[in-house]
Amino acid sequence: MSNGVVNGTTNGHTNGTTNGTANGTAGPQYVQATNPHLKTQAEDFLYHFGISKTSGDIKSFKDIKIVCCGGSAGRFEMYAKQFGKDSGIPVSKNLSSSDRFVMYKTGPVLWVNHGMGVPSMSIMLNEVIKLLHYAEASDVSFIRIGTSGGVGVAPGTVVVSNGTLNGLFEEKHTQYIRRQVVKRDAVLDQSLAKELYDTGLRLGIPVENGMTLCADDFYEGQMRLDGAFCEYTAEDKFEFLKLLKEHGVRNIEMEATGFASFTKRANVKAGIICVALLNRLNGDQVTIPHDDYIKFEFRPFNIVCAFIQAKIASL
Ligand SMILES: O=P(O)(O)O[C@@H]1C[C@H](O)[C@@H](CO)O1
Ligand SMILES: O=c1cc[nH]c(=O)[nH]1
Repeated sequence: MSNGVVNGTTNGHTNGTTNGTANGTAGPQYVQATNPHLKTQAEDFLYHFGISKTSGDIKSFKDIKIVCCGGSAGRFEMYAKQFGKDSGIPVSKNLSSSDRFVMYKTGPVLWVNHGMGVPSMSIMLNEVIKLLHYAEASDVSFIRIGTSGGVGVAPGTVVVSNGTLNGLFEEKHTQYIRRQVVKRDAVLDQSLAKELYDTGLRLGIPVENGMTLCADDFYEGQMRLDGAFCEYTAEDKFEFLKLLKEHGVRNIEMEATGFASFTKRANVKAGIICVALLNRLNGDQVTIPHDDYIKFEFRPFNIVCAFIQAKIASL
């Protein structure tokens, strides 16, 4: 076994449910968990949600069409309840019995938090993807609704990602597996991005689209000057931000490449929509007043809600 870089597959072989129909037409697109070992396990306990595959109600997730996720548990409880109120759809209780993540169901929409950074989010995605796979959910879209640092965009602007870059400016997600660096494509669904962007325009919410840099941390990985440690100059920082702009990057967060890669492997559409809390060209500290913060964090949510309501109406 070498210690080199390998290109991982984006879609593995299927496990159980297949996509398409016998006569070759598109058919339902099932959520795929392609791990062949899962076939040999009668039971699967989704530890970070406290949900068991063999529990009687796993099939209650079969109708899920949209999974909305983002870092904060409190924000996602608030979003789920607000969506239930606005759409007149009853909100479930918190379906997660672990304190790691929350999960709420409003009809065909699931609201889940994922914590900060790809390692935390990947646990959520692995378990929610398996949940929806076991439930035989089909034609599912995942949308990450979040916050970010803007690159040349004003605070409060919503950025709809049309692509993701890792710290080497590659459209790849990197994992260490078996002492190897495994790189997988980290691309997003362009039609979903366009629908979200158009919805933002229609609602009159400040919205832009562009690439999103996925950093591995909030401070040095995003070239901030205000972390506990810093071994570069202010000039280096601005050089970096300038380079980001040249690559079409409009915002920086900490999940985008992992989100794009895991969702692709699961055969689901993925979109990322994040409000910019600050313009990094003007500083590093997030100091917006609380009222503005609340107003800003509802902007991407309002766009997603309008998008979902249009989808539900057409179901
Ligand atoms: O959950 P959100 O999108 O607000 O998370 C962003 C990216 C990082 O996880 C976190 C850093 O503050 O904000
Ligand atoms: O600057 C920011 C703001 C929110 N989230 C980030 O990752 N970076």
